[in-house]
Amino acid sequence: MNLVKEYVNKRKGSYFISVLLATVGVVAGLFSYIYMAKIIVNLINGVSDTSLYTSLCISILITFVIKEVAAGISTSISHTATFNSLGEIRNDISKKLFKMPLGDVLSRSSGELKNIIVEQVDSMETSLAHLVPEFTANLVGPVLLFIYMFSLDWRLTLLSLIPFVVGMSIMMSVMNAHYKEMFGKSVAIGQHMNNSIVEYINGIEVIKTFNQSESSYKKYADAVYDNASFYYNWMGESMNRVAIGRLLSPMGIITIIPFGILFYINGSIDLGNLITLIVLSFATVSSILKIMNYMDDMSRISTITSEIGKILDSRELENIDKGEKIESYNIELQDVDFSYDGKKKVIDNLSMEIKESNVSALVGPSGSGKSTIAKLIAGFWNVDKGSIKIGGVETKDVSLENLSSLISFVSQDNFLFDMTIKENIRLGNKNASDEEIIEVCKKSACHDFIMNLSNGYDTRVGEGGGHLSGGERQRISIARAMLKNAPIVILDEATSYIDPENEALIQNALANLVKGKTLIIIAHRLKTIVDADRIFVIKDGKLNSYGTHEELLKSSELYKEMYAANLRGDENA
Ligand SMILES: Nc1ncnc2c1ncn2[C@@H]1O[C@H](COP(=O)(O)OP(=O)(O)OP(=O)(O)O)[C@@H](O)[C@H]1O
Repeated sequence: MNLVKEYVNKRKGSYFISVLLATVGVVAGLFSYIYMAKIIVNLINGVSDTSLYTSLCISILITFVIKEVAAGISTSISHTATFNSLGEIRNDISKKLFKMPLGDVLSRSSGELKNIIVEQVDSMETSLAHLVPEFTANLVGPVLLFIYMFSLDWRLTLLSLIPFVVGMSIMMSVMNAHYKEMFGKSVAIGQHMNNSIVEYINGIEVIKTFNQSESSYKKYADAVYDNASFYYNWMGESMNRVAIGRLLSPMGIITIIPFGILFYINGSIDLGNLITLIVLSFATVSSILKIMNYMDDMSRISTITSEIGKILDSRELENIDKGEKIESYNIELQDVDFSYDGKKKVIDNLSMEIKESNVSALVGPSGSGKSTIAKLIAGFWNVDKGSIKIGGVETKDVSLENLSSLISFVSQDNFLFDMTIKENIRLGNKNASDEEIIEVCKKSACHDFIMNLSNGYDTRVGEGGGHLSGGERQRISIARAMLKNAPIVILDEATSYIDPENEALIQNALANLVKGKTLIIIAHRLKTIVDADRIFVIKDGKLNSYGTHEELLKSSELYKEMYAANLRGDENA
């Protein structure tokens, strides 16, 4: 709940007005009961003053109008404030994801994150918008009423509180028992169900290809069944007590009437006060019921916020707000260790120097750690040991923004957003003109295929760029990187999907992209990197050897084998 308080506090003013208006509404509502009691008492006493009844009726009408208007305005203010608070929570989660090490984000499934950011946050809206003003108002209202009732007859007032105390204790026994634990489980089961459907939809192609629809559907259906049966058992276990608690709590009336009659008979209370107390104890019923609903909401919100809190409090990359500036682009890795899971070293005591304005290539068997090295240089993760320096400055001392402005990272699966082609390319440089976009598209051999699309540059690419072929997506990514015009370019298998027809065009485009820049290429097809100034051969996360192509053919068995295998592959192709 601390997290909620933090966000609610930022909109103290709005919530204060909302609480104030809600309290005015509740108190006005209670006044209508006091006027009603007055009418009944006067009628019983045989008063026939019509102007008195008229003014009491008008008072009831006025209190009714005040109640509705104040409640309406209060709710709309708190909804607006809550929408803004939840918007801010979502924004903060998104910003946090950007600051977290990439691995920590990826270790959570997309279904889990979507569930927290969209569904869980959304499910708090109505409860939170009503909770803040109405819980307070419905607490303050009855308290004021009980004080008034106490002044009329303290004995009956205390007696009327007995069912409330008993009912609440029964309810609390359900809440306290293991509500938090059970709600936590319900979130986990809900997330598992979400993940199953996301996986089922994302994997539908593979499922169909391998004719696995029955077993994959079963996995999803089981998750749905588990979710339903969990709620069924949970509700079955607690509903009886909740129902008894809800029934008893507002039943002050069952103690006030018999004891009231007793007190009236022995002459210790007059009829007017007795009737007023009976009517007023009715008035507390709806407030008490509302408070009970909010108690349920409070436990739910507290569990959701603890989930959100875990994300917001998780570790961040070290270089978030660092202010060092990079002026030159020599890249040095010194004794670097890195592991994704904290156990298996993927990079092991690696030292290497990538010279400024040179073309450097990383080669090595699959899984040897080439992409990991590139991602460490780009600052996606912090190293576990050792250092990475660019231009003599440790990358962890440079802000992420600054670092990412210096590096263009083009990989084989660069993500495209479900926006137009133009918007996707403009991510490289938000100030680029349409002409500049067309220019880079011509250079990266995109222009012709884009012009053949139904809406040209304004064609939407679909989720993840799904409406385009792998090669088309890759060329768009290259265009986007060209537009960024960063001094360091990392190409991680960047041309792997490109067909031979376009390869020459793309190679030219890449030559344009990287002219005079510090270039790091990761390639499986070694013939594309034979001209590199320096080739680093990586094996098991260690530097096996380095040199030019000619030097390595002489000095590195591994490189020689890989090159020979590549040549054989090309001949067989
Ligand atoms: N996000 C990740 N989480 C956990 N392990 C990972 C992750 N990414 C890569 N790995 C593991 O780290 C090791 C190095 O992977 P990396 O992708 O750097 O190798 P690579 O040399 O680029 O491979 P390839 O040539 O096949 O692309 C592999 O064992 C891989 O399984």
